[in-house]
Amino acid sequence: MGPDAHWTEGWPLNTLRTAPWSLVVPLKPLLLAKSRLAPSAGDALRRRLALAFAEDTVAAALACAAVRDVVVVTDDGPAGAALAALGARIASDTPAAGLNAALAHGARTVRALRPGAAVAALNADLPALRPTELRQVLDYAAEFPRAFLADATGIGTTLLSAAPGVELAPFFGGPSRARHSAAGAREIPLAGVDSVRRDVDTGDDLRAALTLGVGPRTARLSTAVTGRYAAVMQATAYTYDSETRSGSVLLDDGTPVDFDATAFDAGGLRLLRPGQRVRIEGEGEGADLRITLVTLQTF
Ligand SMILES: Nc1nc2c(ncn2[C@@H]2O[C@H](COP(=O)(O)OP(=O)(O)OP(=O)(O)O)[C@@H](O)[C@H]2O)c(=O)[nH]1
Ligand SMILES: C=C(OP(=O)(O)O)C(=O)O
Repeated sequence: MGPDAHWTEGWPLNTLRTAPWSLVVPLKPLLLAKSRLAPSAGDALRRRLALAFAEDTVAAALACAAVRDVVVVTDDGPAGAALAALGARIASDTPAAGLNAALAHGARTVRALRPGAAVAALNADLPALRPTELRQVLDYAAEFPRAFLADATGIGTTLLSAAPGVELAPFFGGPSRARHSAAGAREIPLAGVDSVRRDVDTGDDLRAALTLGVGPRTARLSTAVTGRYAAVMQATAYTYDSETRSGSVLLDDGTPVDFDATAFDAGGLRLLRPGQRVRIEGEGEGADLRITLVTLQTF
């Protein structure tokens, strides 16, 4: 049993009130959150996943020995209540001016109570977050006035820190790794902190997070998710009508299955030629299989 032994039951709360870091976690209203997950998860599951990610992120953060408290900046009432129940403080998104304004407001909220706090912004979409890896990142960050950790794609940022007395000055959104670097924050070069880098925006990101191992709330929902993904399979394009953007594929057992324009558009292709190998995603099994996505098979 290692330090992460409580994985499946949920993390034990860190009760060390002398820990140095206060974290600020921003969360959009669930109605809007994680929009890039909608094509692969569907709308209802997308919202539940957005909350589960935030809960697993906040629970892991609160279990980290370097973290004293977590402030979640959100205007979502039910999400705020669920995260408060885990031990987070909730601040409303009073600036209502986007992610960076929300983070700056969260940092001010922390320092209104504890002026000498070291503050770090942490995305709410890190369902694989492990307290021990977060601690490594924060310990490294503690050596610099401002520091940041690039996300798994190397384009964005999952954590930005500011030492006591230093403004957070967040530039999240899009290519924020380059922006944080240009703004003078020190990039944290640590290897072995994949769980802190693994933000989940798309279905592929979710699969990558499931491979790392997610927290219990995301894991519970992943039955539904893996149920959806269980129908990921290979097939061969059989017919395609460019007028209607619909057609059919042959499964590898020779069964023909139709797909509609929504499934074709979900795969992002412009054209499909009979005989091409494709990857399909669907719901249901056997005669009930409904294809939700068709794309080219790439290895
Ligand atoms: N409080 C607050 N949080 C925000 C706001 N915009 C984004 N966030 C949060 O900031 C983090 C990164 O946000 P985005 O990648 O822009 O949005 P997302 O909901 O994760 O995903 P998409 O809808 O697919 O862009 C997530 O934790 C969001 O919930 C905002 O205006 N206010
Ligand atoms: C907001 C950011 O994250 P995402 O990849 O979720 O857009 C970011 O990386 O700055």
